Amino acid sequence: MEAECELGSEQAKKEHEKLASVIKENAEIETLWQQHTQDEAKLQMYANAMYQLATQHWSKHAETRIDWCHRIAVDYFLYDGLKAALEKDKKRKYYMDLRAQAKDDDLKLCDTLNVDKSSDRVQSVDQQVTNCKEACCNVQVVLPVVKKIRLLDVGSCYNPFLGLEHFETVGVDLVPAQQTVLKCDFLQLTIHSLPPAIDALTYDLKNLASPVNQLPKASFHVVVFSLLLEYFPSPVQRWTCCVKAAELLCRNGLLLIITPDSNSQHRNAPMMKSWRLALEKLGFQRWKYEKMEHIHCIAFRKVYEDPSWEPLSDSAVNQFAQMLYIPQDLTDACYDDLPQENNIADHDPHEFLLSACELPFHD
Ligand SMILES: C[S@@+](CC[C@H](N)C(=O)[O-])C[C@H]1O[C@@H](n2cnc3c(N)ncnc32)[C@H](O)[C@@H]1O
Repeated sequence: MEAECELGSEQAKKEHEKLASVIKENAEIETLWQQHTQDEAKLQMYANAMYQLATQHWSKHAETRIDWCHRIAVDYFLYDGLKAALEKDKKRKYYMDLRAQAKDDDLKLCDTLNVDKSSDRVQSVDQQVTNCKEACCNVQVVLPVVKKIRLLDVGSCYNPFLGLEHFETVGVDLVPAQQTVLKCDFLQLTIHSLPPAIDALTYDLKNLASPVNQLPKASFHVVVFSLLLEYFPSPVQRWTCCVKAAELLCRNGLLLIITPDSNSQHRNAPMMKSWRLALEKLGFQRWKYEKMEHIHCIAFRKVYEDPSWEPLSDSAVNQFAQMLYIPQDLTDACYDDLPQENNIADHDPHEFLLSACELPFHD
């Protein structure tokens, strides 16, 4: 099994090297991605290597990324998490209403004193009030009582959430490593609205079959991106995934993101902050964050009903998408450029695929 794993890792590494060198020659990422997704044999090899690593190596941790997602979703939906979040929203709204009231009084005072209302101070209070009112506009909403937490695992590979207590899961992947995972290119997925009479959260997921090309809006409580976003060579692809997650989640639903990082917590803090700001643009609020060994685990709450509340221009999309950067976007280093001691692939497939899954198109 170990040898099979190392062989898979070795093949994956060669493929990444090849792609990295083409990227160095300025090839179009979109074209490369298309070629990549059409190479079934290579993808199947990758899926199998991932499956072996995830089940043989990564499962040795006391709490795995899958356990973390399970714990967070159960705490949030079945214990006090969501209630606490809503109460916090309510307090914030109360506070902001007080501020708004104070601001009205301020303006009245400005009128009396004949102060210029366009002054920076007045404008900044105004802006803050608007921002916070927007953030709090959905505080009254509570999820309908559910029997099971409906979870969509994107880039599922081997359906690790299947059979976990309290969940009704759908695992989708470009190339499933297990039969229970449905084939789906999430980037191409269409999201449709159901007739108003049908509740998306009771829509029958059991009828789904491969390939999954469309799913109803607001039909999941949880969407999981575990080691998925860094698979994509372009930040726009990462942004597209997050937009789709926002559409698929019901209000107050959770987007759980696991992203690899073998550095200490603070080293990539600016990147994590940048991701948080990008997701806020899509109507998410960060709910939980934990740095575990080799990974960041982040839970975002969907606080807006509809992410399309403010249509964005292409240039704005591009600008926000850049906020979902990964370290490999910022470097043009290739395997050959790395110091020998950094080339850990030969020694530890666990370490290697942690970097390999970050780097399908980079160094
Ligand atoms: C690094 S693996 C992570 C597997 C699993 N989620 C885990 O945590 O072990 C990334 C997975 O994302 C899948 N993937 C990549 N692009 C995808 C897409 N556009 N749609 C669906 N799955 C995709 C890959 O096939 C691969 O199985």
